[in-house]
Amino acid sequence: MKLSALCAAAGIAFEGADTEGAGVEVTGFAIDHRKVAPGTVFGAFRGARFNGEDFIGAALQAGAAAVVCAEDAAGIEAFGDATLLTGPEPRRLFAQLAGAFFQPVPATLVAVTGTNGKTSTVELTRQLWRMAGERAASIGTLGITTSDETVSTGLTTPDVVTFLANLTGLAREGVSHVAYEASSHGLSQFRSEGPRVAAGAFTNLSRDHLDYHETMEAYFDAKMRLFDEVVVDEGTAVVWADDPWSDKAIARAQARGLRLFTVGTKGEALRLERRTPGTLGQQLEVEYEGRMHKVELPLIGAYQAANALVAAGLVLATGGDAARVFDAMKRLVTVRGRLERAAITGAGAPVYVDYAHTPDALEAAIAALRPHVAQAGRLIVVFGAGGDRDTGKRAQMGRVAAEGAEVVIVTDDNPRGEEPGAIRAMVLEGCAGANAQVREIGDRRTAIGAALQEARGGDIVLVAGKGHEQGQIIGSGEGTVVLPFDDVTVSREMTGANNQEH
Ligand SMILES: CC(=O)N[C@H]1[C@@H](OP(=O)(O)OP(=O)(O)OC[C@H]2O[C@@H](n3ccc(=O)[nH]c3=O)[C@H](O)[C@@H]2O)O[C@H](CO)[C@@H](O)[C@@H]1O[C@H](C)C(=O)N[C@@H](C)C(=O)N[C@H](CCC(=O)O)C(=O)O
Ligand SMILES: Nc1ncnc2c1ncn2[C@@H]1O[C@H](COP(=O)(O)OP(=O)(O)OP(=O)(O)O)[C@@H](O)[C@H]1O
Ligand SMILES: N[C@H](CCC[C@H](N)C(=O)O)C(=O)O
Ligand SMILES: [Mg+2]
Repeated sequence: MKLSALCAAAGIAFEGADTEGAGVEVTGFAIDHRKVAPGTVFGAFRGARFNGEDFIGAALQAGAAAVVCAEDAAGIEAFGDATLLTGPEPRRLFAQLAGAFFQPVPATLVAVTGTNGKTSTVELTRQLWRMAGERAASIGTLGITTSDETVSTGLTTPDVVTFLANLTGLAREGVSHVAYEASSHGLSQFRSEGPRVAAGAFTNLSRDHLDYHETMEAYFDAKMRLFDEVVVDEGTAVVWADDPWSDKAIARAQARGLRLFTVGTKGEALRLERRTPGTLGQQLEVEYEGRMHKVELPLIGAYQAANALVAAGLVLATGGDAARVFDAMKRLVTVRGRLERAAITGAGAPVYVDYAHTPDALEAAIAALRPHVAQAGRLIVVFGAGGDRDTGKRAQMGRVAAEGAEVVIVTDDNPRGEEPGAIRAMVLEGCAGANAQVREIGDRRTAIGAALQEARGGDIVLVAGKGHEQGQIIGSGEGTVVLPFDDVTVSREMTGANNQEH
């Protein structure tokens, strides 16, 4: 496609319509100059570690057809002959242009934002669509998931080129429905702009990523770009109504004029009237369009009910049939690493692996398991906190665990560039003063082994923080190593080891 035609398709005014640049055939898009080939449109952005503008010269030398950058990009005068597309928000401009290039895309696209529950909700949405006979995929922390496979991208919301290229790939394979995770980083960096997003969902907001956003208000604002700008004009905002931030999210959706679809005990579109926990699942009674529906959800915990209902909301809001959706909820399967039952110890205690890595998530995971602990039993929690991430959440996680569990073992998560002992000390500070028995065991495998050894019949072990992750990240920059590590596998191995010792 010619550059001028691409600009026209994206609705971008192109000033050099009669110049040589207009006739150039665009072959691809890149945000990393090392991926530029002849005909590529290069996006030069100011980032956290580099200024992409420093690579404009190299990109042009490699044959870039055009460069998208800020009006005052470093050294811009020197590139007078090149085709430069500038604007106040170059990342948005780039996404619009790339959105016109990467075609076709799946017809129905929905996005989920919120501190916790994005991965679960997009995956449950994919499952509901699939059970309704649609070709569906989800994109998020777990990677790109279709009925056949999951391919990892390394980020929750992939970079804009990876995102759009994959959407086109999925559409070519026949996928018509996609649910993706819109992380706050992704939203603030315009990583998923371009295609039409029919509906957006907000799950909840609580402390995380303050290293990047600094204040809760800025963090919320980053998430609300989903309702302010990403969802199409006539689109729907699905909002979990029971969170302290829900009313603010509702107000944002209303200010934009989106159709509102609220879900939860305070929800008006899909109202949760009653939730009855069972041994391996729970029964939900929900009201939708004036009718009551009984749903046997085969997942435990209030938080999983919330995510499943938001997923149902997204499917209903994009034309799903209500009877089919409520029936399909019976057959939802556990999302990898989210309250996943990994093993049962020799003494009969179940071991759950969960991706809780924020105070709110840890509280939700503990609350989910509490009804399943025997009366005289104990909840044993093994967890740590990631390095090079929000430090303020660590003590809060410690407090939540020590207040909610009987035994707490503080261990390492992904230490990254930090000294692991210092991270554990910050978590342990939060544990002080509570009644729980608290121990510190740095090595994660040893810590899991100790928890399994400790557990008696009637107890439950929760291994939190890493969920589906397949490695432990140690070090930073060039010196980073990722040691193979999977909480589920290690729990199984240590169960076997402990059984042999008995
Ligand atoms: C803080 C952050 O979000 N960083 C991401 C972001 O980097 P950035 O825009 O700041 O880029 P930068 O590295 O400073 O470089 C600036 C620009 O120069 C370009 N460049 C750079 C070097 C070079 O030689 N040539 C070149 O062209 C880069 O491609 C980039 O466009 O864009 C990069 C390219 O897509 C990402 O790899 C990088 O993710 C880093 C590795 C990361 O760890 N991100 C995490 C925090 C993240 O995004 N997490 C969220 C949230 C997870 C959650 O919900 O909990 C996620 O969506 O995964
Ligand atoms: N609706 C919810 N309310 C509170 N906590 C939740 C909720 N959903 C999930 N959690 C907790 O958060 C953890 C992560 O869930 P999930 O992966 O679905 O969230 P996420 O938003 O995708 O996280 P990330 O930001 O890492 O991508 C779960 O393992 C659980 O402990
Ligand atoms: N997407 C989240 C994942 C955190 C998972 C936890 N295991 C950690 O390493 O902190 C982040 O990058 O903050
Ligand atoms: Mg996620």
